[in-house]
Amino acid sequence: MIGILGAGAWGTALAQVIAQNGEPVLLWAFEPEVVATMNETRRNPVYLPDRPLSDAIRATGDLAALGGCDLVLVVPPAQHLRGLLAQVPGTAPRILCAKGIEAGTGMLMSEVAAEAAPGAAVAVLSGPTFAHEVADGLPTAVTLACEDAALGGMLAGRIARPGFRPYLSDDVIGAEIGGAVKNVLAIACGVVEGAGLGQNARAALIGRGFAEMTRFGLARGARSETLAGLSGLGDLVLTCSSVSSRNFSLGRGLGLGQSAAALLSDRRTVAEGASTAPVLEQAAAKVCVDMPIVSAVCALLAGRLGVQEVVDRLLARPLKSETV
Ligand SMILES: NC(=O)c1ccc[n+]([C@@H]2O[C@H](COP(=O)([O-])OP(=O)(O)OC[C@H]3O[C@@H](n4cnc5c(N)ncnc54)[C@H](O)[C@@H]3O)[C@@H](O)[C@H]2O)c1
Ligand SMILES: O=P(O)(O)OC[C@H](O)CO
Repeated sequence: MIGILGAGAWGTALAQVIAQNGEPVLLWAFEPEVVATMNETRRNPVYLPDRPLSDAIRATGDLAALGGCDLVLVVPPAQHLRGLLAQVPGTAPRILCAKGIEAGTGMLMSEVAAEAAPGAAVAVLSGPTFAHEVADGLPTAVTLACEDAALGGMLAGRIARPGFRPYLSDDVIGAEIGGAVKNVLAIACGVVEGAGLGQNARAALIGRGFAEMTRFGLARGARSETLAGLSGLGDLVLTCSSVSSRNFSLGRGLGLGQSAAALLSDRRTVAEGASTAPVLEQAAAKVCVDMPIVSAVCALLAGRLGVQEVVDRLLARPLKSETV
């Protein structure tokens, strides 16, 4: 049986994909009412509304029950991953699906997992994946990164479905950095949209944002082809182009002049870029990598600068070579 830790939009959509062929799925939810509603109504109205769930999915509020699964997909918000993972017994492989960097430690999710679940092999699943589209069975391709190629191949076979296609990689760090950094850049693209700065500006942000992602990724040991693949550029393009992205929507609100505090206070869903941005800025400084767009997002989120000031500062930077 496959276990899924986290019944937000993404965990629920993954449960739905995996259960397609009748494979039993045990889906852990944080909120007792979500567990009860999913088991009673076969729906998750809080996080993935309007979609009937497969009968092969059973919800639980008992983290220890995931210890009986031979594979666990780990899909909580990044800041909760350490505490939750530490409560899952056993050493079955874990596929990490959260996209972010841990605040306080600056660790990537695989580094957190190594501490929280020692002895369990890990893989990372990342890529352009709006949960509602995956739940609807629309064609989707992802990166599945695992240092052990044989294990990666076995895991890909367990989760692949006709409309859900994992591509294998052994670059775990590269897959994680793409997914974490694109969330911050999506906030920046949302600001461009909200402030009405135009399509040229958004394309420029995607291009220069990708340069930042590449600089940081290479400094941390990622491979450039991973960053240019599904989990990096692919996800960056998706998330920077649509209000379906929570990060893009957050940025759009900032661009419209709303405060980060107000935008973040009344939401149940997670916009990972907001917590990743400051820790990413620190991590970049540590490896002497310049990430001006990430810093601009940090200044906006913290309320240190307004949108016009941020734009003026970015445009006033010295002219330089385009090469990374
Ligand atoms: N939604 C997507 O399309 C999508 C796609 C790919 C990756 N992801 C990633 O998956 C991860 C989970 O995102 P999501 O979209 O499924 O979440 P979501 O925004 O739909 O739901 C919020 C989640 O946070 C959980 N939560 C809230 N407070 C908590 C607490 N105190 N302790 C533990 N859990 C708590 C809720 O139970 C719920 O599972 C994120 O890292 C996200 O970047 C999301
Ligand atoms: O809604 P977002 O911004 O968290 O993006 C969701 C996924 O990460 C897109 O791949």
